[in-house]
Amino acid sequence: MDPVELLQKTLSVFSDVAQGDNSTMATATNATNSPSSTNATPGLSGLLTMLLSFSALTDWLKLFVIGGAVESCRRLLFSLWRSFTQSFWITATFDCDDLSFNWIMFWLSKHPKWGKARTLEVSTRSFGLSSAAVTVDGEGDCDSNRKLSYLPSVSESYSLWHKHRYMTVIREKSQDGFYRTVETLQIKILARDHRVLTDLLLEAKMAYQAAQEHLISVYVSDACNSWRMVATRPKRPLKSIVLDPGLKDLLLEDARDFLASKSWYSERGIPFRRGYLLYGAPGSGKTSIIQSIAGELGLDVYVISLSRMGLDDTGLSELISELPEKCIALMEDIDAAFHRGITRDMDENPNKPKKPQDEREKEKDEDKSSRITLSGLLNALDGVGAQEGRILFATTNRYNALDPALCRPGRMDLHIEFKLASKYQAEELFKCFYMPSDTPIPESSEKVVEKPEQDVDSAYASGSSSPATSEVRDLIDLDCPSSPPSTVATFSSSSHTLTGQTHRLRGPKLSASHVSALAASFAAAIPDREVSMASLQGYLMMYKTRPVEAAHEAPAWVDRQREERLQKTNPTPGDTSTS
Ligand SMILES: Nc1ncnc2c1ncn2[C@@H]1O[C@H](COP(=O)(O)OP(=O)(O)OP(=O)(O)O)[C@@H](O)[C@H]1O
Repeated sequence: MDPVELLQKTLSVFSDVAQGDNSTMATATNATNSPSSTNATPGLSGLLTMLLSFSALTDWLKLFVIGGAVESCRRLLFSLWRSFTQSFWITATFDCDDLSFNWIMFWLSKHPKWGKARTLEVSTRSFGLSSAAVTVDGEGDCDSNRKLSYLPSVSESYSLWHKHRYMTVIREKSQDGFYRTVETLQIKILARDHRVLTDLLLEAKMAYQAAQEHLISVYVSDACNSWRMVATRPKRPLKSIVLDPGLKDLLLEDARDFLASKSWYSERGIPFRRGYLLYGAPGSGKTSIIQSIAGELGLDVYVISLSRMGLDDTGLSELISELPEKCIALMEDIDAAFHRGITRDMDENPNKPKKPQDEREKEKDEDKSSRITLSGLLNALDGVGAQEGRILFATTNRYNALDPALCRPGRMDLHIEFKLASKYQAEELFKCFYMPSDTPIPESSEKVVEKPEQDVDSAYASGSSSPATSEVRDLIDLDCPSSPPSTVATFSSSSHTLTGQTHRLRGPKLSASHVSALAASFAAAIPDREVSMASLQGYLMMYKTRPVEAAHEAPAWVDRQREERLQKTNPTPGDTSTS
Protein backbone atom coordinates (compact mmCIF):
# COMPACT_ATOMS: atom_id res chain seq x y z
CA MET A 1 0.00 0.00 0.00
CA ASP A 2 1.09 3.49 -0.75
CA PRO A 3 2.28 5.20 2.48
CA VAL A 4 0.30 8.39 1.71
CA GLU A 5 -2.86 6.32 1.28
CA LEU A 6 -2.04 4.50 4.53
CA LEU A 7 -1.62 7.76 6.39
CA GLN A 8 -4.88 9.15 5.00
CA LYS A 9 -6.79 6.04 6.08
CA THR A 10 -5.36 6.19 9.59
CA LEU A 11 -6.22 9.86 9.98
CA SER A 12 -9.79 9.30 8.76
CA VAL A 13 -10.24 6.47 11.27
CA PHE A 14 -9.04 8.69 14.11
CA SER A 15 -11.41 11.50 13.06
CA ASP A 16 -14.33 8.99 12.97
CA VAL A 17 -13.49 7.87 16.46
CA ALA A 18 -13.28 11.44 17.67
CA GLN A 19 -16.66 12.24 16.16
CA GLY A 20 -18.25 9.16 17.73
CA ASP A 21 -16.92 10.20 21.15
CA ASN A 22 -18.23 13.75 20.78
CA SER A 23 -21.71 12.58 19.85
CA THR A 24 -21.67 10.27 22.87
CA MET A 25 -20.82 13.12 25.19
CA ALA A 26 -23.50 15.32 23.65
CA THR A 27 -26.12 12.59 24.00
CA ALA A 28 -25.14 12.04 27.64
CA THR A 29 -25.46 15.72 28.43
CA ASN A 30 -28.71 16.44 26.59
CA ALA A 31 -30.74 13.32 27.27
CA THR A 32 -30.19 12.72 30.99
CA ASN A 33 -33.30 10.56 31.44
CA SER A 34 -32.29 7.89 29.02
CA PRO A 35 -28.53 7.87 29.03
CA SER A 36 -27.25 5.89 26.18
CA SER A 37 -23.58 5.02 26.09
CA THR A 38 -23.91 2.62 23.23
CA ASN A 39 -22.96 5.36 20.82
CA ALA A 40 -19.27 5.01 21.95
CA THR A 41 -19.11 1.34 21.12
CA PRO A 42 -19.38 1.64 17.36
CA GLY A 43 -16.37 4.04 17.41
CA LEU A 44 -14.03 1.68 19.32
CA SER A 45 -15.25 -1.51 17.75
CA GLY A 46 -14.98 0.21 14.41
CA LEU A 47 -11.42 1.05 15.13
CA LEU A 48 -10.65 -2.53 16.16
CA THR A 49 -12.42 -3.98 13.17
CA MET A 50 -10.66 -1.62 10.94
CA LEU A 51 -7.28 -2.33 12.53
CA LEU A 52 -7.76 -6.06 12.14
CA SER A 53 -8.85 -5.73 8.60
CA PHE A 54 -6.11 -3.25 8.06
CA SER A 55 -3.56 -4.70 5.73
CA ALA A 56 -0.85 -2.39 7.15
CA LEU A 57 -0.82 -4.42 10.38
CA THR A 58 0.63 -7.39 8.61
CA ASP A 59 3.21 -5.06 7.18
CA TRP A 60 4.06 -3.83 10.69
CA LEU A 61 4.34 -7.39 11.93
CA LYS A 62 6.62 -8.26 9.06
CA LEU A 63 8.70 -5.25 9.95
CA PHE A 64 9.04 -6.44 13.57
CA VAL A 65 9.97 -9.96 12.59
CA ILE A 66 12.51 -8.87 10.02
CA GLY A 67 13.98 -6.26 12.41
CA GLY A 68 14.21 -8.81 15.23
CA ALA A 69 15.90 -11.31 12.95
CA VAL A 70 18.40 -8.73 11.76
CA GLU A 71 19.23 -7.69 15.35
CA SER A 72 19.63 -11.34 16.44
CA CYS A 73 21.93 -11.98 13.52
CA ARG A 74 23.94 -8.91 14.40
CA ARG A 75 24.33 -10.08 17.98
CA LEU A 76 25.18 -13.59 16.94
CA LEU A 77 27.78 -12.36 14.50
CA PHE A 78 29.18 -10.06 17.14
CA SER A 79 29.51 -12.84 19.71
CA LEU A 80 30.97 -15.16 17.08
CA TRP A 81 33.48 -12.50 16.20
CA ARG A 82 34.28 -12.03 19.86
CA SER A 83 34.76 -15.76 20.35
CA PHE A 84 36.88 -15.85 17.24
CA THR A 85 39.13 -13.02 18.38
CA GLN A 86 39.20 -14.37 21.94
CA SER A 87 40.38 -17.71 20.69
CA PHE A 88 43.68 -15.98 19.94
CA TRP A 89 43.97 -14.69 23.53
CA ILE A 90 44.42 -16.31 26.89
CA THR A 91 42.92 -14.22 29.65
CA ALA A 92 44.07 -14.90 33.21
CA THR A 93 42.73 -13.10 36.28
CA PHE A 94 44.62 -12.98 39.57
CA ASP A 95 42.92 -12.21 42.83
CA CYS A 96 44.81 -10.35 45.55
CA ASP A 97 43.88 -12.98 48.13
CA ASP A 98 45.61 -15.67 46.15
CA LEU A 99 49.30 -16.48 46.38
CA SER A 100 49.66 -16.42 42.59
CA PHE A 101 48.83 -12.70 42.74
CA ASN A 102 52.05 -12.14 44.67
CA TRP A 103 54.08 -14.16 42.18
CA ILE A 104 52.77 -12.31 39.19
CA MET A 105 52.96 -8.87 40.79
CA PHE A 106 56.52 -9.55 41.89
CA TRP A 107 57.35 -10.70 38.37
CA LEU A 108 55.66 -7.62 36.89
CA SER A 109 57.57 -5.35 39.26
CA LYS A 110 60.79 -6.68 37.74
CA HIS A 111 59.66 -6.10 34.15
CA PRO A 112 61.65 -3.36 32.38
CA LYS A 113 58.45 -1.93 30.88
CA TRP A 114 57.63 0.12 33.98
CA GLY A 115 61.03 1.79 33.97
CA LYS A 116 59.95 3.57 30.78
CA ALA A 117 56.17 3.86 31.28
CA ARG A 118 54.74 7.38 31.43
CA THR A 119 51.94 6.42 33.82
CA LEU A 120 52.81 4.03 36.58
CA GLU A 121 52.40 3.28 40.26
CA VAL A 122 55.34 3.68 42.60
CA SER A 123 55.14 1.11 45.32
CA THR A 124 57.00 0.03 48.44
CA ARG A 125 55.13 -3.25 48.57
CA SER A 126 57.27 -6.34 48.93
CA PHE A 127 54.54 -8.88 48.10
CA GLY A 128 55.27 -10.75 51.27
CA LEU A 129 58.94 -11.07 50.49
CA SER A 130 60.86 -8.83 52.78
CA SER A 131 60.39 -6.51 55.66
CA ALA A 132 63.73 -4.79 55.10
CA ALA A 133 63.79 -1.05 54.74
CA VAL A 134 62.97 0.12 51.23
CA THR A 135 65.77 1.65 49.24
CA VAL A 136 65.60 3.75 46.12
CA ASP A 137 68.06 3.18 43.28
CA GLY A 138 71.02 5.44 43.74
CA GLU A 139 70.61 5.61 47.50
CA GLY A 140 73.82 5.19 49.49
CA ASP A 141 73.17 1.82 51.12
CA CYS A 142 71.63 -0.17 48.33
CA ASP A 143 72.51 -3.58 49.81
CA SER A 144 68.88 -4.03 50.75
CA ASN A 145 67.05 -6.60 48.71
CA ARG A 146 63.91 -4.50 48.91
CA LYS A 147 63.79 -1.70 46.42
CA LEU A 148 61.12 0.76 45.50
CA SER A 149 59.22 -0.85 42.67
CA TYR A 150 57.31 0.44 39.65
CA LEU A 151 54.01 -1.20 38.85
CA PRO A 152 51.21 -0.77 36.34
CA SER A 153 48.69 1.81 37.54
CA VAL A 154 45.22 0.82 38.55
CA SER A 155 42.53 1.07 35.83
CA GLU A 156 45.08 1.64 33.06
CA SER A 157 45.57 -0.82 30.27
CA TYR A 158 49.13 -1.62 29.31
CA SER A 159 50.54 -3.65 26.51
CA LEU A 160 53.91 -5.30 26.71
CA TRP A 161 56.07 -7.87 25.03
CA HIS A 162 57.52 -10.81 26.88
CA LYS A 163 59.51 -13.52 25.16
CA HIS A 164 58.12 -12.45 21.77
CA ARG A 165 54.59 -12.66 23.11
CA TYR A 166 52.24 -9.72 23.13
CA MET A 167 50.22 -9.26 26.27
CA THR A 168 48.04 -6.69 27.95
CA VAL A 169 47.85 -5.96 31.67
CA ILE A 170 44.96 -4.36 33.53
CA ARG A 171 44.79 -3.81 37.28
CA GLU A 172 41.43 -3.17 38.91
CA LYS A 173 40.39 -2.25 42.43
CA SER A 174 36.89 -2.68 43.79
CA GLN A 175 35.10 -3.13 47.11
CA ASP A 176 33.67 -6.41 48.27
CA GLY A 177 30.59 -6.97 50.40
CA PHE A 178 32.55 -6.12 53.55
CA TYR A 179 33.78 -2.78 52.12
CA ARG A 180 37.22 -4.30 51.79
CA THR A 181 39.29 -3.14 48.84
CA VAL A 182 39.87 -6.06 46.55
CA GLU A 183 42.44 -5.94 43.82
CA THR A 184 42.52 -8.02 40.68
CA LEU A 185 45.00 -8.23 37.89
CA GLN A 186 44.11 -9.38 34.42
CA ILE A 187 46.71 -10.53 31.94
CA LYS A 188 45.76 -11.27 28.33
CA ILE A 189 48.31 -13.08 26.26
CA LEU A 190 48.10 -13.27 22.49
CA ALA A 191 48.53 -17.02 22.23
CA ARG A 192 46.42 -20.06 21.56
CA ASP A 193 48.53 -22.56 23.46
CA HIS A 194 47.78 -22.73 27.19
CA ARG A 195 51.33 -23.70 27.90
CA VAL A 196 52.31 -20.05 27.39
CA LEU A 197 50.34 -19.12 30.49
CA THR A 198 51.75 -22.07 32.43
CA ASP A 199 55.27 -21.04 31.46
CA LEU A 200 54.62 -17.49 32.55
CA LEU A 201 53.27 -18.66 35.91
CA LEU A 202 56.21 -20.95 36.37
CA GLU A 203 58.62 -18.17 35.58
CA ALA A 204 56.86 -15.82 38.01
CA LYS A 205 56.79 -18.47 40.73
CA MET A 206 60.46 -19.32 40.29
CA ALA A 207 61.43 -15.64 40.45
CA TYR A 208 59.36 -15.27 43.59
CA GLN A 209 60.83 -18.35 45.21
CA ALA A 210 64.35 -17.29 44.33
CA ALA A 211 63.70 -13.99 46.08
CA GLN A 212 62.21 -15.91 48.98
CA GLU A 213 65.13 -18.28 49.25
CA HIS A 214 66.49 -16.73 52.42
CA LEU A 215 63.12 -16.16 53.99
CA ILE A 216 60.40 -18.12 55.66
CA SER A 217 56.80 -17.01 55.45
CA VAL A 218 54.72 -16.85 58.58
CA TYR A 219 50.98 -17.36 58.36
CA VAL A 220 48.33 -16.74 61.00
CA SER A 221 44.61 -17.35 60.93
CA ASP A 222 42.19 -14.48 60.47
CA ALA A 223 38.72 -13.99 61.95
CA CYS A 224 37.18 -16.01 59.09
CA ASN A 225 39.43 -18.97 59.92
CA SER A 226 41.48 -18.63 56.77
CA TRP A 227 45.24 -18.55 56.64
CA ARG A 228 46.83 -15.21 55.87
CA MET A 229 50.52 -14.52 55.37
CA VAL A 230 51.54 -11.86 57.85
CA ALA A 231 55.29 -11.73 57.66
CA THR A 232 58.44 -13.09 56.20
CA ARG A 233 61.42 -13.73 58.37
CA PRO A 234 65.02 -14.30 57.38
CA LYS A 235 66.05 -17.91 57.79
CA ARG A 236 67.97 -18.32 61.00
CA PRO A 237 71.21 -20.20 60.48
CA LEU A 238 71.18 -23.45 62.40
CA LYS A 239 74.68 -22.83 63.63
CA SER A 240 73.51 -19.72 65.48
CA ILE A 241 71.52 -21.92 67.85
CA VAL A 242 73.54 -23.69 70.45
CA LEU A 243 72.00 -26.77 71.96
CA ASP A 244 73.44 -29.77 73.68
CA PRO A 245 75.45 -31.89 71.23
CA GLY A 246 73.33 -33.98 68.90
CA LEU A 247 70.01 -32.31 69.65
CA LYS A 248 69.85 -30.15 66.55
CA ASP A 249 70.82 -33.05 64.30
CA LEU A 250 68.27 -35.29 65.93
CA LEU A 251 65.46 -32.83 65.27
CA LEU A 252 66.51 -31.85 61.80
CA GLU A 253 67.21 -35.36 60.57
CA ASP A 254 63.98 -36.68 62.02
CA ALA A 255 61.95 -33.98 60.28
CA ARG A 256 63.86 -34.46 57.04
CA ASP A 257 63.36 -38.20 57.18
CA PHE A 258 59.67 -37.75 57.85
CA LEU A 259 59.18 -35.51 54.81
CA ALA A 260 60.89 -38.09 52.61
CA SER A 261 58.80 -41.01 53.87
CA LYS A 262 55.34 -40.36 52.51
CA SER A 263 55.08 -43.70 50.74
CA TRP A 264 56.42 -45.55 53.78
CA TYR A 265 53.59 -44.11 55.85
CA SER A 266 50.89 -44.79 53.27
CA GLU A 267 52.04 -48.39 52.71
CA ARG A 268 51.58 -49.07 56.39
CA GLY A 269 48.40 -47.05 56.72
CA ILE A 270 49.96 -44.73 59.25
CA PRO A 271 48.74 -41.12 59.13
CA PHE A 272 51.44 -39.05 57.51
CA ARG A 273 51.92 -36.59 60.32
CA ARG A 274 54.64 -35.88 62.83
CA GLY A 275 54.47 -33.96 66.08
CA TYR A 276 57.30 -32.57 68.20
CA LEU A 277 56.84 -31.32 71.71
CA LEU A 278 59.60 -28.99 72.83
CA TYR A 279 59.43 -28.27 76.50
CA GLY A 280 61.57 -26.75 79.19
CA ALA A 281 62.99 -23.53 80.48
CA PRO A 282 61.91 -20.20 79.01
CA GLY A 283 64.49 -18.64 76.73
CA SER A 284 66.24 -21.91 75.98
CA GLY A 285 65.81 -21.79 72.21
CA LYS A 286 62.57 -23.67 71.51
CA THR A 287 61.12 -21.08 69.18
CA SER A 288 64.47 -20.30 67.63
CA ILE A 289 65.16 -23.91 66.65
CA ILE A 290 61.72 -24.20 65.03
CA GLN A 291 62.37 -21.09 62.96
CA SER A 292 65.73 -22.48 61.98
CA ILE A 293 64.38 -25.91 61.03
CA ALA A 294 61.68 -24.25 58.91
CA GLY A 295 64.44 -22.43 57.05
CA GLU A 296 66.56 -25.56 56.61
CA LEU A 297 63.64 -27.56 55.24
CA GLY A 298 62.21 -24.68 53.22
CA LEU A 299 58.84 -24.88 54.97
CA ASP A 300 56.47 -22.07 55.84
CA VAL A 301 55.33 -21.65 59.42
CA TYR A 302 51.60 -21.61 60.26
CA VAL A 303 51.05 -20.25 63.74
CA ILE A 304 48.03 -21.69 65.47
CA SER A 305 47.09 -19.42 68.32
CA LEU A 306 44.78 -21.45 70.54
CA SER A 307 43.89 -18.41 72.60
CA ARG A 308 42.78 -16.34 69.61
CA MET A 309 39.52 -14.55 70.29
CA GLY A 310 36.56 -16.31 68.75
CA LEU A 311 38.38 -19.50 67.83
CA ASP A 312 36.33 -22.56 68.70
CA ASP A 313 36.72 -26.29 68.07
CA THR A 314 35.11 -26.13 64.63
CA GLY A 315 37.27 -23.21 63.60
CA LEU A 316 40.38 -25.03 64.81
CA SER A 317 39.48 -28.14 62.82
CA GLU A 318 38.90 -26.01 59.73
CA LEU A 319 42.24 -24.32 60.16
CA ILE A 320 44.14 -27.54 60.64
CA SER A 321 42.45 -29.22 57.71
CA GLU A 322 43.35 -26.26 55.50
CA LEU A 323 47.06 -26.45 56.24
CA PRO A 324 49.10 -27.07 53.11
CA GLU A 325 50.60 -30.49 52.73
CA LYS A 326 54.15 -29.60 53.66
CA CYS A 327 54.43 -27.00 56.34
CA ILE A 328 55.24 -26.45 59.97
CA ALA A 329 52.26 -25.87 62.23
CA LEU A 330 53.33 -24.12 65.40
CA MET A 331 51.45 -24.05 68.67
CA GLU A 332 53.32 -22.00 71.21
CA ASP A 333 52.72 -22.36 74.94
CA ILE A 334 50.22 -25.13 74.37
CA ASP A 335 49.61 -25.44 78.12
CA ALA A 336 48.33 -21.87 78.29
CA ALA A 337 45.29 -22.69 76.17
CA PHE A 338 43.81 -24.83 78.93
CA HIS A 339 45.46 -23.45 82.01
CA ARG A 340 45.08 -19.75 81.63
CA GLY A 341 44.92 -18.01 84.91
CA ILE A 342 47.98 -19.92 86.12
CA THR A 343 50.59 -17.81 84.48
CA ARG A 344 54.19 -18.81 84.25
CA ASP A 345 55.25 -16.10 86.63
CA MET A 346 52.81 -17.13 89.29
CA ASP A 347 54.03 -20.64 88.91
CA GLU A 348 57.63 -19.75 89.26
CA ASN A 349 57.27 -17.15 91.93
CA PRO A 350 54.41 -17.45 94.36
CA ASN A 351 55.51 -14.30 96.18
CA LYS A 352 55.17 -12.13 93.13
CA PRO A 353 52.86 -9.17 93.63
CA LYS A 354 49.37 -9.61 92.26
CA LYS A 355 48.46 -8.13 88.93
CA PRO A 356 46.31 -5.02 88.84
CA GLN A 357 42.55 -5.49 88.79
CA ASP A 358 42.02 -4.38 85.17
CA GLU A 359 44.70 -6.79 83.94
CA ARG A 360 43.00 -9.67 85.73
CA GLU A 361 39.65 -8.60 84.25
CA LYS A 362 41.21 -8.66 80.81
CA GLU A 363 42.54 -12.15 81.36
CA LYS A 364 39.10 -13.26 82.47
CA ASP A 365 37.63 -11.84 79.26
CA GLU A 366 40.23 -13.72 77.23
CA ASP A 367 39.27 -16.88 79.04
CA LYS A 368 35.71 -16.36 77.98
CA SER A 369 36.63 -15.61 74.39
CA SER A 370 38.64 -18.79 73.84
CA ARG A 371 36.34 -21.71 73.22
CA ILE A 372 38.81 -24.47 72.49
CA THR A 373 38.33 -27.65 74.43
CA LEU A 374 40.94 -30.35 74.90
CA SER A 375 38.87 -32.88 72.99
CA GLY A 376 38.42 -30.33 70.20
CA LEU A 377 42.17 -29.94 69.98
CA LEU A 378 42.80 -33.68 70.07
CA ASN A 379 40.30 -34.23 67.26
CA ALA A 380 41.71 -31.40 65.20
CA LEU A 381 45.20 -32.85 65.52
CA ASP A 382 44.46 -36.35 64.35
CA GLY A 383 40.79 -36.48 63.44
CA VAL A 384 39.59 -37.42 59.96
CA GLY A 385 39.93 -33.86 58.73
CA ALA A 386 43.52 -33.40 59.90
CA GLN A 387 45.93 -32.50 57.15
CA GLU A 388 48.52 -35.04 56.01
CA GLY A 389 52.17 -34.16 55.64
CA ARG A 390 52.29 -31.44 58.22
CA ILE A 391 54.86 -31.20 60.96
CA LEU A 392 53.50 -29.95 64.24
CA PHE A 393 55.72 -28.21 66.74
CA ALA A 394 54.24 -27.47 70.14
CA THR A 395 56.13 -25.68 72.87
CA THR A 396 55.48 -25.47 76.57
CA ASN A 397 57.23 -24.44 79.73
CA ARG A 398 54.98 -26.66 81.85
CA TYR A 399 55.37 -30.17 80.58
CA ASN A 400 53.72 -31.79 83.56
CA ALA A 401 50.58 -29.71 83.12
CA LEU A 402 49.83 -31.28 79.75
CA ASP A 403 47.20 -33.94 79.39
CA PRO A 404 48.73 -37.35 78.59
CA ALA A 405 46.29 -37.70 75.66
CA LEU A 406 47.85 -34.67 74.03
CA CYS A 407 51.35 -35.98 74.47
CA ARG A 408 50.79 -39.50 73.24
CA PRO A 409 52.72 -40.76 70.19
CA GLY A 410 50.79 -39.98 67.04
CA ARG A 411 50.08 -36.53 68.32
CA MET A 412 53.46 -35.65 69.79
CA ASP A 413 55.95 -38.21 68.57
CA LEU A 414 59.13 -36.71 69.94
CA HIS A 415 59.39 -34.95 73.28
CA ILE A 416 62.53 -32.92 73.66
CA GLU A 417 63.59 -31.11 76.76
CA PHE A 418 65.33 -27.75 76.53
CA LYS A 419 67.28 -27.03 79.67
CA LEU A 420 68.99 -23.97 81.04
CA ALA A 421 72.40 -23.29 79.54
CA SER A 422 75.19 -25.77 80.05
CA LYS A 423 78.83 -24.78 80.11
CA TYR A 424 79.16 -26.20 76.63
CA GLN A 425 76.34 -23.98 75.37
CA ALA A 426 77.79 -20.91 77.07
CA GLU A 427 81.11 -21.50 75.38
CA GLU A 428 79.60 -22.07 71.95
CA LEU A 429 77.37 -19.02 72.25
CA PHE A 430 80.41 -16.93 73.06
CA LYS A 431 82.11 -18.22 69.93
CA CYS A 432 79.00 -17.51 67.88
CA PHE A 433 79.20 -13.95 69.00
CA TYR A 434 82.87 -13.24 68.56
CA MET A 435 84.47 -15.82 66.28
CA PRO A 436 85.76 -14.22 63.08
CA SER A 437 83.03 -14.84 60.53
CA ASP A 438 84.81 -17.23 58.19
CA THR A 439 86.26 -19.41 60.91
CA PRO A 440 84.23 -22.59 61.32
CA ILE A 441 82.97 -22.98 64.86
CA PRO A 442 84.32 -26.27 66.14
CA GLU A 443 81.75 -28.69 67.54
CA SER A 444 83.60 -29.50 70.72
CA SER A 445 85.01 -26.75 72.85
CA GLU A 446 87.60 -28.92 74.54
CA LYS A 447 89.49 -29.48 71.35
CA VAL A 448 90.01 -25.85 70.55
CA VAL A 449 91.05 -24.31 73.81
CA GLU A 450 94.60 -23.45 73.07
CA LYS A 451 95.28 -20.69 75.49
CA PRO A 452 95.32 -21.09 79.25
CA GLU A 453 93.08 -18.85 81.26
CA GLN A 454 95.85 -16.52 82.45
CA ASP A 455 96.34 -15.58 78.83
CA VAL A 456 92.85 -14.23 78.80
CA ASP A 457 93.52 -12.01 81.71
CA SER A 458 96.74 -10.82 80.28
CA ALA A 459 95.03 -10.18 76.97
CA TYR A 460 92.43 -8.18 78.77
CA ALA A 461 95.09 -6.23 80.57
CA SER A 462 97.04 -5.59 77.44
CA GLY A 463 94.09 -4.47 75.46
CA SER A 464 93.66 -7.64 73.43
CA SER A 465 95.69 -6.39 70.55
CA SER A 466 96.87 -9.79 69.50
CA PRO A 467 98.62 -9.75 66.18
CA ALA A 468 96.44 -10.60 63.26
CA THR A 469 97.24 -14.05 61.94
CA SER A 470 96.39 -15.69 58.65
CA GLU A 471 93.37 -17.21 60.41
CA VAL A 472 91.94 -13.78 60.90
CA ARG A 473 90.79 -12.96 57.44
CA ASP A 474 87.95 -10.81 58.60
CA LEU A 475 87.04 -8.57 61.42
CA ILE A 476 84.69 -9.62 64.11
CA ASP A 477 81.39 -9.35 62.42
CA LEU A 478 78.22 -9.51 64.40
CA ASP A 479 75.45 -8.49 62.10
CA CYS A 480 76.46 -9.67 58.69
CA PRO A 481 78.54 -12.82 59.01
CA SER A 482 79.04 -13.25 55.31
CA SER A 483 79.55 -9.66 54.27
CA PRO A 484 83.01 -8.76 52.97
CA PRO A 485 85.27 -6.53 55.02
CA SER A 486 84.83 -2.85 54.30
CA THR A 487 87.53 -0.27 54.13
CA VAL A 488 88.53 0.35 57.69
CA ALA A 489 89.93 3.28 59.53
CA THR A 490 92.03 1.82 62.34
CA PHE A 491 93.02 3.61 65.50
CA SER A 492 94.29 2.60 68.90
CA SER A 493 92.85 3.51 72.23
CA SER A 494 94.40 2.86 75.58
CA SER A 495 92.72 -0.50 75.94
CA HIS A 496 91.86 -1.79 72.46
CA THR A 497 92.63 -1.53 68.86
CA LEU A 498 89.33 -0.33 67.49
CA THR A 499 88.57 -0.46 63.86
CA GLY A 500 86.14 1.30 61.61
CA GLN A 501 83.08 3.33 62.40
CA THR A 502 80.14 1.09 61.78
CA HIS A 503 78.80 -1.18 64.44
CA ARG A 504 79.98 -4.39 62.85
CA LEU A 505 83.51 -3.17 62.37
CA ARG A 506 84.18 -1.88 65.85
CA GLY A 507 85.31 -5.12 67.43
CA PRO A 508 88.93 -5.78 68.24
CA LYS A 509 90.83 -8.07 65.94
CA LEU A 510 91.14 -11.41 67.69
CA SER A 511 92.37 -14.66 66.30
CA ALA A 512 90.14 -17.72 66.36
CA SER A 513 92.34 -19.33 68.99
CA HIS A 514 92.14 -16.22 71.12
CA VAL A 515 88.36 -16.17 70.91
CA SER A 516 88.31 -19.86 71.81
CA ALA A 517 90.39 -19.15 74.87
CA LEU A 518 88.07 -16.33 75.91
CA ALA A 519 85.08 -18.61 75.31
CA ALA A 520 86.55 -21.26 77.60
CA SER A 521 87.13 -18.68 80.28
CA PHE A 522 83.58 -17.41 79.88
CA ALA A 523 82.17 -20.93 80.12
CA ALA A 524 84.19 -21.58 83.25
CA ALA A 525 82.48 -18.63 84.89
CA ILE A 526 78.96 -19.68 83.92
CA PRO A 527 77.41 -22.22 86.29
CA ASP A 528 75.89 -25.29 84.67
CA ARG A 529 72.09 -25.10 84.13
CA GLU A 530 71.57 -21.99 86.15
CA VAL A 531 70.90 -19.25 83.59
CA SER A 532 68.98 -19.37 80.35
CA MET A 533 70.52 -19.00 76.93
CA ALA A 534 68.37 -15.90 76.44
CA SER A 535 69.98 -14.25 79.49
CA LEU A 536 73.43 -15.25 78.30
CA GLN A 537 72.62 -13.71 74.95
CA GLY A 538 71.38 -10.59 76.71
CA TYR A 539 74.62 -10.41 78.67
CA LEU A 540 76.81 -10.82 75.60
CA MET A 541 74.77 -8.17 73.80
CA MET A 542 75.98 -5.70 76.39
CA TYR A 543 79.51 -6.50 75.24
CA LYS A 544 78.79 -6.76 71.55
CA THR A 545 82.19 -5.49 70.55
CA ARG A 546 84.14 -6.27 73.72
CA PRO A 547 84.72 -9.99 73.98
CA VAL A 548 87.58 -9.65 76.41
CA GLU A 549 85.48 -7.71 78.86
CA ALA A 550 82.57 -10.08 78.32
CA ALA A 551 84.74 -12.98 79.46
CA HIS A 552 86.31 -11.06 82.27
CA GLU A 553 83.10 -9.64 83.72
CA ALA A 554 81.17 -12.91 83.57
CA PRO A 555 81.81 -14.05 87.19
CA ALA A 556 80.57 -10.72 88.53
CA TRP A 557 77.50 -10.91 86.31
CA VAL A 558 76.74 -14.42 87.58
CA ASP A 559 76.94 -13.18 91.16
CA ARG A 560 74.54 -10.37 90.36
CA GLN A 561 72.14 -12.81 88.72
CA ARG A 562 72.16 -15.01 91.80
CA GLU A 563 71.52 -12.06 94.06
CA GLU A 564 68.62 -10.92 91.92
CA ARG A 565 67.12 -14.38 91.92
CA LEU A 566 67.47 -14.58 95.66
CA GLN A 567 65.76 -11.23 96.02
CA LYS A 568 62.92 -12.33 93.81
CA THR A 569 62.26 -15.50 95.74
CA ASN A 570 62.67 -13.83 99.16
CA PRO A 571 61.62 -10.22 98.64
CA THR A 572 62.31 -7.91 101.54
CA PRO A 573 59.01 -6.88 103.16
CA GLY A 574 57.50 -3.80 101.51
CA ASP A 575 59.69 -4.14 98.43
CA THR A 576 57.49 -4.28 95.34
CA SER A 577 60.09 -3.23 92.85
CA THR A 578 60.93 -6.75 91.73
CA SER A 579 58.86 -7.77 88.76
N1 LIG B 1 70.09 -22.38 72.46
C1 LIG B 1 70.15 -21.12 72.01
N2 LIG B 1 71.10 -20.76 71.15
C2 LIG B 1 71.17 -19.49 70.72
N3 LIG B 1 70.33 -18.51 71.10
C3 LIG B 1 69.37 -18.83 71.97
C4 LIG B 1 69.23 -20.15 72.47
N4 LIG B 1 68.20 -20.17 73.30
C5 LIG B 1 67.69 -18.94 73.31
N5 LIG B 1 68.40 -18.13 72.52
C6 LIG B 1 68.11 -16.71 72.28
O1 LIG B 1 67.20 -16.28 73.27
C7 LIG B 1 66.09 -15.62 72.70
C8 LIG B 1 64.80 -16.34 73.10
O2 LIG B 1 64.83 -17.63 72.55
P1 LIG B 1 63.52 -18.46 72.20
O3 LIG B 1 62.37 -17.55 71.97
O4 LIG B 1 63.86 -19.40 71.13
O5 LIG B 1 63.29 -19.21 73.54
P2 LIG B 1 62.07 -20.12 73.96
O6 LIG B 1 62.62 -21.33 74.58
O7 LIG B 1 61.14 -20.29 72.83
O8 LIG B 1 61.41 -19.18 75.06
P3 LIG B 1 59.90 -19.20 75.59
O9 LIG B 1 59.64 -20.53 76.18
O10 LIG B 1 59.90 -18.11 76.60
O11 LIG B 1 59.05 -18.90 74.40
C9 LIG B 1 66.29 -15.59 71.22
O12 LIG B 1 66.65 -14.29 70.84
C10 LIG B 1 67.43 -16.54 70.95
O13 LIG B 1 68.31 -15.98 70.01
